[in-house]
Amino acid sequence: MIDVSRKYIFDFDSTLTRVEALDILAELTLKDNPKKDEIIKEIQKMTNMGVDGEISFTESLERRIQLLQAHKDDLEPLVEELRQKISKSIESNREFFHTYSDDIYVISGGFKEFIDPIVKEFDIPSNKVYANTFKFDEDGYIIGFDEKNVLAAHNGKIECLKQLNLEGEVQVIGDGYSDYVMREAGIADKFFAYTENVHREKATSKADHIAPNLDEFLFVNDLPRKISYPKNRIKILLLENVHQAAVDNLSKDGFSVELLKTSLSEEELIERVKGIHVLGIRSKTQVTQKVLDAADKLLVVGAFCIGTTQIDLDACKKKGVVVFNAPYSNTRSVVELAIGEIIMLMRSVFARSMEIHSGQWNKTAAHSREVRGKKLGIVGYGNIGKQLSVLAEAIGMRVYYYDVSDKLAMGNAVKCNTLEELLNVSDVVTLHIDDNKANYNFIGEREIAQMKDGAMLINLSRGFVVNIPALVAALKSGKLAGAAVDVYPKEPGINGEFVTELKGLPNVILTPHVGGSTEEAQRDIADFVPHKIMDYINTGNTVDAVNFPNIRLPKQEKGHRFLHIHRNVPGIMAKINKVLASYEMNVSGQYLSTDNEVGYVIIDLDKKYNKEVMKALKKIENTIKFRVLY
Ligand SMILES: NC(=O)c1ccc[n+]([C@@H]2O[C@H](COP(=O)([O-])OP(=O)(O)OC[C@H]3O[C@@H](n4cnc5c(N)ncnc54)[C@H](O)[C@@H]3O)[C@@H](O)[C@H]2O)c1
Ligand SMILES: O=C(O)CC[C@@H](O)C(=O)O
Repeated sequence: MIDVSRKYIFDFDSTLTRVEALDILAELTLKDNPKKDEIIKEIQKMTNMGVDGEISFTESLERRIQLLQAHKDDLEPLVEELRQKISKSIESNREFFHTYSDDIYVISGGFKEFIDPIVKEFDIPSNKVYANTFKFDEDGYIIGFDEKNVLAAHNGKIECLKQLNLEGEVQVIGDGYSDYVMREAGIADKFFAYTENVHREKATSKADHIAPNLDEFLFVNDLPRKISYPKNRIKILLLENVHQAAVDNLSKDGFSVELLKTSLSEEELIERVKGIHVLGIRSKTQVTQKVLDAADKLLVVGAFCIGTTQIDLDACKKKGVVVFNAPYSNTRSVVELAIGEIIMLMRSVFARSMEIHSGQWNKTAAHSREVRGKKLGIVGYGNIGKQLSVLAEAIGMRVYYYDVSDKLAMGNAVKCNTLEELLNVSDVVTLHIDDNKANYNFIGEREIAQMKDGAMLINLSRGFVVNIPALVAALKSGKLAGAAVDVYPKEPGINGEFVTELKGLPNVILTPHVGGSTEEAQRDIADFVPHKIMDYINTGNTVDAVNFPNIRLPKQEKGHRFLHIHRNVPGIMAKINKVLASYEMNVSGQYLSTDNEVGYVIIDLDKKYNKEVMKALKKIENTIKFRVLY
């Protein structure tokens, strides 16, 4: 906590509020004016030029007031609007304003008529608000401002602060160059460029510190705050060109996000993962033990896909790193591709297309069959398998399925008790088993021999599931009449060179692992995974985590939350509770979830706590990670 006497000078427009009040006033007064948009643009231009010091502030004010055509009666609705537009992190840290009200001042080029009623609610009385005042005519129209007020003059904030003659360290928090000038003039000790609502290069380039929100300002000053660690300090690295919406979702919540188009090799990732709190990947990036060893800050890995075998889930768990994926977002996309490929293979469409591309008109019905009435064998009757089953029946196919787990048949699908039974009967076999390593070479020479002569094989699951030389041999010998392959034992990075023995074979459709690559799926994943990540970071919830005990709890509005991840050894909860008791903690809720290896406990407290307790909790033997949320 601070031991120096400090005074905090806040700007109003675009700092305490998300907006410029005069812009909002213009929206109100000009709502029926046909030239409204034009005039508002002009007002905004004047505001920016004044804030950035490109024209004198007095001139900017004069021009805006002329354009506004406002009346006294417009001020009440304006205040009402501004109440709804308090900056997010200012709103959530009201406590700071109440506690430090003696040390807080507002110095603004705006107007007391609308600033006073807003900041009063933050315990800043009118006598601590230094701002301009309007001049009205007899009919109540705003015709100007008090020119004698120092704040109406260019760089008036300097003079205003000088006259205040404050003692102690003076810190200025504002979005504009007109706030910085107090620091430049040497009467403020620090200038925090406040960028929660607007980023002004002229201010940020001069700032002692950039504060993307009030949490950051409070953190840097070690002042009490709503969240213990500002979100802008949480670094997120997204790889493999995940959808831009993921970046937008996470940035909007205040995190610092970087997006790379490609995957990274193990060595590259080891370098880049240092200091990263959240890593987002797709199927290509390998999150290995070595990567995790280098990940000094990692809290979460988000797989922006279904598969998670590219991640060492166990090592993540041991390190207290929670992994989320998107188990359903691309299901439909894979199913639609499978349906398309079944039809294309049965009709030899690719062969006909290749011929005509090379100028050959081969109008033939040979090797071209309808799918209606044909038998489709679905191996792996999970999310994809089941949905495919429904769609395939809808186009008249007879569906057979095989799964290692007992699965309920959809529609009229027929369950096979063995893989062999399914292979024996199917005209088309399509693989949708999961990506566990036990499925390595699941379909090889023996299984292909069990398939009908002239059958087709589709693999949209994982590359290692099919033995490629065996498939190539079967296609060359005519045992199989066609195949569609989307996944390969070894896949290159984006635009990387790729060679496969399947290349050039007739009636073979090859695609570069795009089963789940549709705009719809990627957009959906970009919502699903970030929301899981944000939920974990913001509240501690682990629902749907792939490798972690699940807890779902609502956010506590008043109180504090501790998260403790530990090895699940006997007696550890007793130790945690002993520490809590020894610090006389007021525990309002405690929720524990465990699996064989780790325990995850969320502790809610409804009173202030002694910060020493955090050190004591971290020190408990077998603690993996400890975090305070708020
Ligand atoms: N090509 C792509 O772009 C793409 C897109 C999405 C998913 N996938 C892959 O598709 C596969 C299926 O996805 P899902 O969402 O349906 O998964 P899922 O977990 O819902 O279903 C997989 C099913 O396979 C069964 N299974 C596992 N091993 C088996 C075996 N040896 N024999 C029989 N059944 C077995 C499981 O019991 C489960 O029911 C996964 O491997 C996934 O990675 C690929
Ligand atoms: O889009 C990807 O990178 C992977 C798609 C798919 O294999 C998955 O696991 O969801």
